[in-house]
Formats: sequence, structure tokens, C-alpha cells
Amino acid sequence: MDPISIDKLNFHYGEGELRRRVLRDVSLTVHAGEVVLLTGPSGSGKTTLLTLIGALRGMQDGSCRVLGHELMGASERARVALRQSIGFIFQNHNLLGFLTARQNVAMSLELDAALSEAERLRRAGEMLAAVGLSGHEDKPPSKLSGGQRQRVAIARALVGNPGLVLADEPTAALDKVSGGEVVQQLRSLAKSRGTPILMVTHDPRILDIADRIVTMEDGRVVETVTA
Ligand SMILES: Nc1ncnc2c1ncn2[C@@H]1O[C@H](COP(=O)(O)OP(=O)(O)OP(=O)(O)O)[C@@H](O)[C@H]1O
Repeated sequence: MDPISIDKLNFHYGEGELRRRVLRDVSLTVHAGEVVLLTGPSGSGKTTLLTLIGALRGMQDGSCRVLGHELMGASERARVALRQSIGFIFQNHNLLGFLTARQNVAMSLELDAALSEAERLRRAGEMLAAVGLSGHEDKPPSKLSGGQRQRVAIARALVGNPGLVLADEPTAALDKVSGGEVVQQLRSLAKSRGTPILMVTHDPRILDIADRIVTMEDGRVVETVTA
């Protein structure tokens, strides 16, 4: 089963005179274990597509199967359930400032009632070590560098063993060196677990981590290049 399989997806914002089509006949497949980068000019519809795949907004037309679930016509409840199998990484890391790095990572395991708090914190510590943050577990985000904060966000996205990782501009706030290191680390962790990644990026410096680069323009997929 392909983790993402999209067929003839259309999407618009607004209604009546304000109606604006932002995705046109998009078809896209992400295969098991694959790292796919989604690129293209500002406004081409990349983030909108990522939020539809992540079940963060409702579908309007076409088909989008994610981890075996059809999102067209899916209930809010089904979408909430699916989101729990997806690891999200955003540009601004979205860490909570009043929690430590370890608590931020452990939080994403809270929905798993079978795990005790001690076990959640233990797994969070293990995951932070895997992203090179041993010794920083008890610091709040404000005491970490931008690159370290984004590593915490990666640990948080991966700690629950998601079936899929969706990332939106994860290097936008980072300099070249830390941006490159952070995505290399994300790639190698995901590859070792067989977790597919779909990453939206404008950043030409990180295109080399991709198995495949998909380019969008004006709401359409215009090019697919396999590395
Ligand atoms: N909530 C919204 N309501 C109305 N229009 C929106 C909304 N969100 C995005 N748009 C418009 O839809 C189009 C596609 O936006 P989207 O953010 O998906 O593009 P993008 O390729 O991710 O751009 P960027 O690289 O700048 O983030 C843009 O013209 C944008 O202005």
C-alpha cells in the first residue's frame, strides 16, 4: 500500500466572486519509505496540498488516500484519528515554551493511554538522544539554538512511530549549515524506520536529500524528478 495516493484532487478557497481555485487536478503518489520534496513558487498550492494530506482540512473534490484511509468524505472524527498516525514538522517548530525539550517530545505520546508518564518521558529521552540532543533534555526551547529546536520538533514528530511525516518548510528559519544538518538527520532517521516523508520546501540547499522532487505551479503538478 502506498502511504499517499492522490487522484485528480481539486480545491478552492472562498465562494462566489471570491472563489479561487488553488489546486487543479493534482495526482501524486508517495511510495513506502520514500522522501519526496514538494517545491514551486510561492502561492502554487504546496501548503494547501500538505494540509489536505495531513487531514487538517476537509477535501472538496477528487481522491486522497493516506495510510489506507480515503479522506474524501471522511468525518472530522476519522480525520482526527488519522492525524494521530502522522508526524508533523512546521517552520516555526511550534514547541511549547513552558515545557522542557523532553516534555515537548513526550507530549505527543499523551494520546497513547497504554503508556505511563515515566515510559513516555523515557521514550522522549531516547528520541532526543537519537537527534543528538543528549544533555539538553531538561532545557526549555528558549535555551536552545534554532537548529536544536528544530531537532526537538523532529524528535516530537518521530517518537510515536508515525506512518508518515509531513514537513512544511522545516529549514526556513535556519542558516545553511544547521538547515542541512537537520534535514539530513530527519532523512536518516526516517530511512532507518522506513517512514515516508513529504516535505514542502523553497530551500534549494536541501534538494539533495530527496528521492524525488515534485514541482507545483499555479495549483498543478508540473514536474517530477527522480534523484
Ligand atoms: N485560508 C485561505 N483563504 C484564502 N486563500 C488562501 C488561504 N490559504 C492560502 N490561500 C491562497 O491559496 C494560494 C495557495 O496558497 P498556499 O499557501 O497553498 O501556497 P504555497 O505554494 O504553499 O505558498 P508559499 O510557498 O508562499 O507558502 C495562495 O494564492 C494563497 O494566497
